Order: sequence, then C-alpha cells, then structure tokens
Amino acid sequence: MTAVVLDGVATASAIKAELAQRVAELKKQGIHPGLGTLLVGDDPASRSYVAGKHRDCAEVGIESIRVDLPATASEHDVRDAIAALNADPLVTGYIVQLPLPNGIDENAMLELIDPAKDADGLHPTNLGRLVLTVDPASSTGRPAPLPCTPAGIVEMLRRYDVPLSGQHVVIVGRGLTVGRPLGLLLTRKGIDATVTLTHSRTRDLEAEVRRADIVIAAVGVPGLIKAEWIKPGAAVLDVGISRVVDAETGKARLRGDVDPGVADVAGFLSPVPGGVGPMTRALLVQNVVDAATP
Ligand SMILES: Nc1nc(=O)c2c([nH]1)NC[C@@H]1CN(c3ccc(C(=O)N[C@@H](CCC(=O)O)C(=O)O)cc3)C=[N+]21
Repeated sequence: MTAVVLDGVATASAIKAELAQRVAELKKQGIHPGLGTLLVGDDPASRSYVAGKHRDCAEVGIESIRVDLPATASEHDVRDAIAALNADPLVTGYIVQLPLPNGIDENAMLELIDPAKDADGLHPTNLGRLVLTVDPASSTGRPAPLPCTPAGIVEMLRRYDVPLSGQHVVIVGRGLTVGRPLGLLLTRKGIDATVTLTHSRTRDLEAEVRRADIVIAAVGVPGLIKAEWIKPGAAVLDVGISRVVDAETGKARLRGDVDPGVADVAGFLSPVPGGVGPMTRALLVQNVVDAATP
C-alpha cells in the first residue's frame, strides 16, 4: 500500500486563490490588509521562512512590511520594534519570528503584541481564547486568530476528508507553536478528536503511536517515527523540519520527523517538504485577511 500524499503546496495554492478574491473585495471597500514580520538575527532557516511569507503576501495582493534586526539587538530594541508595529497603520497583522536569539525573553515579547494584530495567535489573550472556546458555534464576536500551524493542519485534513470526529490523534511534541495549541484545537466541539499529547518524557512512544488513527509529529528529530509504529491506513502528518547533510550527495537537505518507509503503511501522508509548511503560511495570510475584514 502507498499512502495518499496530502499535498500542502496545492492545498495552500487553493486557499491563497480564495484569499486573493477576498482581498480584491476588501480593497474595493478601501481596506488594505498588511502583514508585518519581525525577524531578529540571521538564522538562514528563519530568513527563508520570512521570505516565503512575503512572497505569499504578494501572491494574494496584500502589502508586507519587513523589519529585520541584527543578532546583536537587545531586548529593548525588540520591544521598540514591537511598539512600532503596534502603532503602524499599514500593519494590520504581524508576527515575531521565533526563535528569538538567546537572552531575549520570548514569552515577554509575545505579550507585547497588540492582540488585535496578532497574526500568529500566540499572544496570551488569543491563546487564552483558544482554551476558553470549547464550542466555537456558541461563542459570539470575532473569533480569535488560531496559531497558523495547527489551523493549517486541521484545514488540510478537512480538505482531504480525513475524518477527525471520535478519531484518536497522537501528537508527538508539546511545543508552543504546534503540539500544545493543536491538542486544544482538535478537541473542540465540531472537530471532536480524542488527543494524546506525547513528548520527550513519554514512557513508550511507540506504543502510543501504534494506537493512533492520525499521527502528527512536530519534534525536530529526523526519522523518529518508524513504519513499524504505524497502524496500517493511519494518516501521518510530518511537521518536523531538520536540515541535515545528505550522506551521498554531501548537500544540505530537509528531513522530517517521519521515516520515509511510513509511506508504505500509512493511508495518508503529509510530507516534508511540501506538506504542513506551505499550509502554515497560507493560514498566516488568512489570519491577516480575517483580522482586516470588518
Ligand atoms: N512566530 C512564528 N510563527 C511561525 O509560524 C513560525 C515561527 N515563528 N518560527 C518557525 C516556524 C517554522 N515555520 C515554517 C513555516 C513554513 C515552512 C515552509 O514553508 N516549509 C516548506 C519548505 C521550506 C524550505 O525549503 O526551507 C515546506 O515544508 O515545504 C516551514 C516552517 C513557521 N514558524
């Protein structure tokens, strides 16, 4: 058996085409969404992600405003940049690219973001709203922005008709941007998955993964999830991105958390690259467009 590939590039393109139409309508009403990015330091991976986000904005027809600070920037400099983004009327939503350099308190910086401009859904107010909203159908007012990777994962599963209600999802990794908010999102009413949230101290990871209808791996350990761990037909979504040097070619390449042999056992596979990464970016643009929509 060979898994159906969950194609994040094609799915993200479809979402961006829908967003481009919404943006054209907004512009007719004089509303111009704009994404700001704040990048501190010169990590090449972070640079390439930020560049991708600006390309997506151009594709959808929204402005993007890029703020880059050197690796030597102080926490005070970062605070000033965040205050400027909060005040800039051209920036209707923005992100602080993580990780920040050592010595800068990430959580303290996230708290400084204006929650109304929080395109990543990582301000404590918006994370709090994610916790508070068990049933989105019964909540009133503007929905809080969702963290982009969890939202992208759910959107991908929806568009491929992978059932979630009552299904057992095993998440590998408890990080701020993926595992923890994803567990909250998947257990909402209307989605209704059952979630096991595993991490580096989980006693028997293999045994947990074997029980899963859906496995979502977001830890950054190349090849951690083995084919023998996967229930035949299960959906496997790879969210890990590690840069490794290929033993044969000597070139740097991307490796996910999922061993390639999983493709022979799984029913669905979201690969790296070309899976959840592009979906994350599409849902970021969606958050910006949503925030600008009256
Ligand atoms: N505040 C904040 N928000 C984030 O959403 C955020 C962040 N910080 N820090 C880092 C992670 C990582 N992340 C990715 C987004 C897209 C791809 C992506 O498009 N990946 C392509 C390939 C990219 C490549 O070739 O390097 C793919 O998987 O096909 C990857 C990684 C967002 N993150």
